[in-house]
Order: sequence, then C-alpha cells, then structure tokens
Amino acid sequence: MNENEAIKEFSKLALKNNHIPQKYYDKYAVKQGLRNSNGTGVLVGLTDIGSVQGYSMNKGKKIPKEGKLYYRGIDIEKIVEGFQVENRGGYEETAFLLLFGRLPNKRELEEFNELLDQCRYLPDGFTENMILKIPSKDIMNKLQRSVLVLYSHDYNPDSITIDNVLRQSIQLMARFPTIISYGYQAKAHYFNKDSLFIHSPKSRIGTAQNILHMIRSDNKYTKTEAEALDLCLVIHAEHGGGNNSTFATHVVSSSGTDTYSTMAAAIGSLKGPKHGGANLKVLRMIENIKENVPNLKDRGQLKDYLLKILKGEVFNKEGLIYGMGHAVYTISDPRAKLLKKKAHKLALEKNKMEEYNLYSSIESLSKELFKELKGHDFEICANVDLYSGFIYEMLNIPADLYTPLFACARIAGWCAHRIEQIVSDQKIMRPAYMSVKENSSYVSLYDRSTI
Ligand SMILES: CC(=O)SCCNC(=O)CCNC(=O)[C@H](O)C(C)(C)COP(=O)(O)OP(=O)(O)OC[C@H]1O[C@@H](n2cnc3c(N)ncnc32)[C@H](O)[C@@H]1OP(=O)(O)O
Ligand SMILES: O=C([O-])CC(=O)C(=O)O
Repeated sequence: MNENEAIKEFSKLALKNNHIPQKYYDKYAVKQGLRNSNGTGVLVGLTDIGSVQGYSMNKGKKIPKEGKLYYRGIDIEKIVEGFQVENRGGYEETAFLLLFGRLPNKRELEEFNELLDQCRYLPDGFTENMILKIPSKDIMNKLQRSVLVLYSHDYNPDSITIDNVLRQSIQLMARFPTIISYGYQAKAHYFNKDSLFIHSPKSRIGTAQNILHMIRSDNKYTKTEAEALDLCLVIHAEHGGGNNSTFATHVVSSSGTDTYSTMAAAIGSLKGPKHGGANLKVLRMIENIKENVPNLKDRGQLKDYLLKILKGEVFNKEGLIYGMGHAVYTISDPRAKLLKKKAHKLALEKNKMEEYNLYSSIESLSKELFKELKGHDFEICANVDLYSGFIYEMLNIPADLYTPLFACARIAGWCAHRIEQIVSDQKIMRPAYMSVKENSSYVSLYDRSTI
C-alpha cells in the first residue's frame, strides 16, 4: 500500500472505532459543548474582566434580550462613545482597562503607550530567521510558531510570577502587530510573488496605526482608516472567560505552564472557523453567494440560496451561515451593531452601499429563515464576525490578516484572563470523561484476526 492508500484504510478504522453513540451522551447527561440542557453555558469560573449578557432566565428558561458587553464593568458602547467623543483611538486604554482593572489616567496611558512602543520591535535576527526564512501561507500559523520561538528569546520564560507574566504579556501585545505584518509580507512575497518590504514599527502613533503603517508599501493611511481599525481592535479585545480561546487560556494556564505555550494554544483555538476564523469564512461565503445568486438585490433569490447553505447543499456544505449565531447572544450582539454602523459609514464614503446592503440582507434574511425553520421563538443574530471582514476589505486589508487582527486585539483579553487565573484560582482544571468502553483482553499478535 502506498501512503495515501494506507491512510485511507486506517481512516476507516479511526472513524469506526471513535464513534460514541448519542444515546450515551443523553444517558449520562453529558454537558456537550459545556452547555446545560437549557442552552446556557456550564458555570466553570468567575471573572471580573468581561461580562457577556445575551438573555435573562425565568424558571430555568432562557429569555432572549438585546446583548450587552461590559469590560471591567463598563458598557462597551460607552467605552466606544467615550474615546470617539474625545476624537482619539481607544485600543490602548482598553488593553490597560482589561489588564489592570480600571481606566488609565492621562499619565498612565502615556506610560503604557511608551512601554508598548519600546516592545514593538522583534529580537535581533527574528524577522530574518523566523519569519522570512520559513514563511507560512497561513498567518495564524506564523503567529503561533513565532510566539513559541519567542520563548527561546526570553531570559526568564517559565516563571509565572505576576511581574514576569505581565512583562511577557505586554511584550507579546506589542509584538503581535509586528509579527502578523511581517508574516503577511513574507507570505505575499514568497507565495504571491509580490515585492517584499519590511517597515519598522513607529513610536507615538498607536497599535492600529502601526499595523496600517507596516502592511502598506507607502506607509500611508488616513485618520478615518486608523479610527476604523482601532474600533475593530477595541471591539474584539475581550469576551468573558467562556469563549473558546479565552477558555483555552484558562485551561492551559491552570496547569502552571508558561505564557508562550498558553498564547500559542489560544491562537490555535481562535483560528477555528466557528470562532475567530469565522471572519474569513464570511468572506468566502459572500464570494460564493455573489457567484451563485443572479440578482443580489432580489431578496427571494438570496433567501433561497441561504436556505440551500443551511441545508448543506451549497457553499462548503457544512450547513452554517457564517457570521450568524452566538452561544450567548440572542436578539443582538452589541459588537455587530457597532461594526454595522461603522461599515455603513465607510460604505457611504467608499461607494460600497450595494455590498453593505448584501451583508445587511443576509443578516435579516437569516433571522427570518431560522424563525421559519426552528420556530418563531428562535432568536439568532449577526455576530462580531459578520461585518468585521467587510470593514477590513474597505480598508484594503488583505483577507490573510482578518483572523490575525482578531488575535492582535484579543491578546489583551487572554493576558488579563491568564493573570486573573494565576492570581485567583490555582486549581488545575481537570473535568471528567466517563469511559463507555467495555474492558477486553490483550490478544497476542499471532492470534489476532487479519480481517
Ligand atoms: C468570535 C466568535 O467566535 S463569534 C462566532 C463566530 N462563528 C460563526 O459565525 C460560525 C457560525 N455560527 C455558529 O456556528 C454558531 O452560531 C456558534 C458556533 C457561534 C454558536 O453555536 P451554538 O452555541 O451551538 O449556538 P446555539 O446553541 O444557539 O445554536 C442553536 C442551533 O442553531 C444552529 N445554528 C447556530 N448558528 C448557526 C449558523 N450560523 N448556521 C447554521 N446553524 C446555526 C446550531 O447548530 C444549533 O442547531 P441544533 O439545535 O440543531 O443543534
Ligand atoms: O463568546 C464567544 O463564544 C465567541 C465570541 O463572540 C468571542 O469570543 O468574541
């Protein structure tokens, strides 16, 4: 047998012998997806960092409500309004708030910004040896591997004292934008044959501005573009302890391991298409819809196609409408509302209203379809990933960077949760898996059946 044939054969065996029938999950009341039978999440921790509110409870039943998100007790909508009114960016103060538990005063914010600026550079030789010599087609993969290599450049990688973890956290927060920007340049050059340029990070401009500065050949960006990207970073920075990548951060941190291993695990989780990777899937889904729906303004045609997506007949045949649905939010995701507003503003400026209307129709038609399929009480909403990619597209940011940008923002939340876990809860996470396999005897190699 050649390699392919062998893998095909062994796959059949793997498929056959790894199937646990649903009846066992029901019999032992397993909380699949760590979800209670009423759809709420199983309570596994406490946090002061982020609060995600999507329903209220009445007699054990979920009652849908408009979504709310709080960072350290402050409504995200108020945070956004606060820095927008003052006509400045908000990502750095948001990261400060998440890490340290309160908003910074002017001096503290300046010091924090200076610290980030000092840490944006990569270690000597890192860009050449780690990024350019071994480029990756996937920038999340590049980011993950770079984080693991940074362990080797750290003079004290394993200590989990808070000052050490904080130093590592701030360094990583500052370096993520540099890594993804250079990782993208390497990909564009070695795989797409584009010209190669590496721009050094710049001080006193901010995180969003640095990203635009490093990914554009002419370093140029407008204030509107920087504001839009900064808003995306603020909105993606944190989402409670239960989202998949932050929960991974908690699980891995609880073993006492180092910051680099933990962040690499979180990046791996975020890359998944049901989590942060959904922003890229939304783009692919929109491309597919554009190719297959003759008249995009015809709501009937669009709805029919969305139904086919849900039935798993078209697109990637997985049956998911990406950018829709959420484990907590029901009627609305406050972040999607903020991003939709920003997308509308940009679309008007950039003459992209037809495309904006397509996204908006997908949102409203999906809601209609889910009600028709699952009952009038079923509430589903656009999540943060529906409009984010569209905003990036209008900023001319390449699709390769959509999910890495999410990581650049969410690292603030991950680090805050890691510190909270280390300070407040030192118990190693170790839930139970019940074996449903009957015991059997070891059979000598010579006595085993050959079929
Ligand atoms: C940053 C983020 O992570 S935001 C989420 C990004 N992910 C996506 O956009 C991918 C598409 N969405 C989804 O896959 C889901 O909505 C998730 C993974 C986000 C949440 O899933 P769940 O927690 O299982 O949602 P929930 O329990 O409310 O789902 C109820 C039902 O609706 C289905 N459903 C939910 N969203 C979708 C969707 N977008 N497309 C098709 N079916 C969906 C679920 O499969 C489930 O069906 P079932 O009752 O037959 O099992
Ligand atoms: O909370 C979740 O499950 C997913 C999510 O929206 C996020 O992490 O931003």
